[in-house]
Amino acid sequence: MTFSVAQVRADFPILAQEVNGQPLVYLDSAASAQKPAQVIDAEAAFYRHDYAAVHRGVHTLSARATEKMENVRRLAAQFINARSAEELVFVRGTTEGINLVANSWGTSNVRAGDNIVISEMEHHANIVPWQMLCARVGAELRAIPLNPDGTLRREALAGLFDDKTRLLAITQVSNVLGTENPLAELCALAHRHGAKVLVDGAQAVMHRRVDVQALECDFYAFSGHKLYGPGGIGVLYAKEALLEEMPPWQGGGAMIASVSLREGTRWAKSPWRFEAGTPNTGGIIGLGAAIEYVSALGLEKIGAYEQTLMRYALRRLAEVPDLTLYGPTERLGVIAFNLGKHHAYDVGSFLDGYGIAVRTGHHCAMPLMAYYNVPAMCRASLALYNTHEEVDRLVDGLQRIHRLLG
Ligand SMILES: Cc1ncc(COP(=O)(O)O)c(CN[C@@H]2CONC2=O)c1O
Repeated sequence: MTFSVAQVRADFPILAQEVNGQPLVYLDSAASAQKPAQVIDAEAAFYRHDYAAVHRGVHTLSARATEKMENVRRLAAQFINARSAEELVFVRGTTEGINLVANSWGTSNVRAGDNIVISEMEHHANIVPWQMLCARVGAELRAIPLNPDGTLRREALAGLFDDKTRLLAITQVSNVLGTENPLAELCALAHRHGAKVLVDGAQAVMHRRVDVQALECDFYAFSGHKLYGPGGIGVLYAKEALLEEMPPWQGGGAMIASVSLREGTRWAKSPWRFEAGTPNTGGIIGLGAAIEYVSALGLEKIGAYEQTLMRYALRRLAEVPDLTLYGPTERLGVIAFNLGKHHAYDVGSFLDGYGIAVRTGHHCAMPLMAYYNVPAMCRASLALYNTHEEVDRLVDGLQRIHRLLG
């Protein structure tokens, strides 16, 4: 079946509306993607027919809800080609997944004098947890520098890794530049130094098929709300051997095997040891529906369509006078730009007046803004429901602003 953007758009009820008197052009999916009816209906049906507290229930609804939740765990494991569903932990999103690794694996394995390597393009979710860990244990945080086109400076890599490097924490795709990092090379380099690898997959899973076994990464995190799924649900993948050794990071119900005030507490086995409290079961069901939705369309077809749109968008945007584009030619999902000396907030506000939604600001990537010496950027993101006509609306809007403001 060929990819039909018209059929896809019909699946997303929210897109059929006007904003400020113009048809909505939603170019902010990298912040959070819109939801197809298939996801909305799946979560609603769960609450209508199957909802109950999961695990340890003897009544039918609880057993049914538990089975549905664990089916999604299996589905998500297949989606990223994990060896086992027990290598997947449900978290709130990428941020919580990375914090789980920093607080559990990090606290147990990173010591004073060790170092952790990230890159200058990371989202704050893949910077701040490591800063907190390094401050706590007395380790050093190192960052891979960038080239002006937004790619990693490979010649700097050798000087950053040594026998005290415990972890490489790297984004698969930059949420600002769209740069796709050379993960196979980076994983091999980190593993040669005995370091583990955490991949921030927040901006990758919706654009291309992810295979964590082929990547050979040790941890991989992504968020459901960027994959056309609900908010408040995401996935942390971790190699089973690592998960089994990791201590819990939150205490409470569900993560224990037994609790005693005299004999102490025995933990549940992984991954449940890392899922304290009542899970977001509605969100998990919605995540399952989102994975089924993109899988039915085919990530290869989605990626191919988005790449044609990206090439068209970069070509059209080059026609806008005084537009500065950031990032490499080959990129995924996002286009960051500034128009002359105008602040991104002003440009984004004008575009909103034309019915066009883009993200403006530092994009939780302040080190990247500092590298480019700008306070902020505008960012348009392209998803499977965006069209060439919407790119034209963005270009026309920017040209209109340029005529107005100079
Ligand atoms: C690369 C990357 N890592 C981590 C996160 C954090 O994800 P959660 O908020 O789901 O935990 C984001 C969010 N992307 C931000 C959110 O808004 N705009 C962005 O680009 C991201 O793009």
